[in-house]
Amino acid sequence: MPDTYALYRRLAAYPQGRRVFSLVFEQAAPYFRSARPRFVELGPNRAVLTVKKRRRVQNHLGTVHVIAICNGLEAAMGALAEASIPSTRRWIPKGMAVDYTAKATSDITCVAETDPAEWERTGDVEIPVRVKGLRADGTAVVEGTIRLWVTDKPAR
Ligand SMILES: CC(C)(COP(=O)(O)OP(=O)(O)OC[C@H]1O[C@@H](n2cnc3c(N)ncnc32)[C@H](O)[C@@H]1OP(=O)(O)O)[C@@H](O)C(=O)NCCC(=O)NCCSC(=O)Cc1ccccc1
Repeated sequence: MPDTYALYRRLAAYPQGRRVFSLVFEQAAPYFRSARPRFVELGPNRAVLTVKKRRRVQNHLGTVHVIAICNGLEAAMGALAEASIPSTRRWIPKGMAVDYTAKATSDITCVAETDPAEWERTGDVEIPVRVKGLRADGTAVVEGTIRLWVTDKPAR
C-alpha cells in the first residue's frame, strides 16, 4: 500500500474524497470489499470507518456478522498502521483477540487506536492496536486487540 496516508489526505479535501479513498483501499486487499468499509477519519494512531448493516453482512440473528465487523476492524488497523509507521519500518498483523460484547443491531462504527509512544520503539516489537465496533447508540459490540509485528525494513 504505497503512500496510503498521503492519498487519504489528498482525497479527504474533496466532498466525495473519503468515499473514493475507501474504494481505492479495498483494491489493496480485496477481501475488505465484502464488508464495504467507509472511512470517516484517518490519522496517526486513530482510524474510524463504518460498516453498513446490509443483508449480505448479516447472520442468522439479523445482526451484523462479527466476522464482517472484524474485517472492518482489520481495515481500520491497516490504515492506522500506514498512517503511523516510520518510513524505515514495516508491519504485519500477528494476531487478533476479540470479545463479542453486545448484539450488532445497527450500522457499525469501527475504531482502531494506538499510543503514539509505541511507534517510537526500536528493534523487533509487538504493537497492540486497540479495536472496537460501536453500535449507533454507542454500545461496543466487539472489543479487542490486534497485535502488529513491527520490524525494520530489510536492506535492499
Ligand atoms: C512474520 C511473523 C508475524 C513473525 O515471524 P518471525 O519469524 O518472528 O518474524 P521475522 O521478523 O523474522 O520475519 C520472518 C519473515 O516473515 C515475513 N515478514 C515479516 N514482517 C513482514 C512484513 N511486515 N510484511 C511482509 N512480510 C513480513 C518475511 O518473509 C520475513 O522474512 P524476511 O525478513 O523478509 O527475509 C509470522 O508469525 C507470520 O508470518 N505470521 C503470519 C502473519 C500474516 O500472515 N499476517 C497477515 C494476516 S492479516 C490479513 O490478512 C488482513 C489484513 C490485510 C491487509 C492489511 C491489514 C489486514
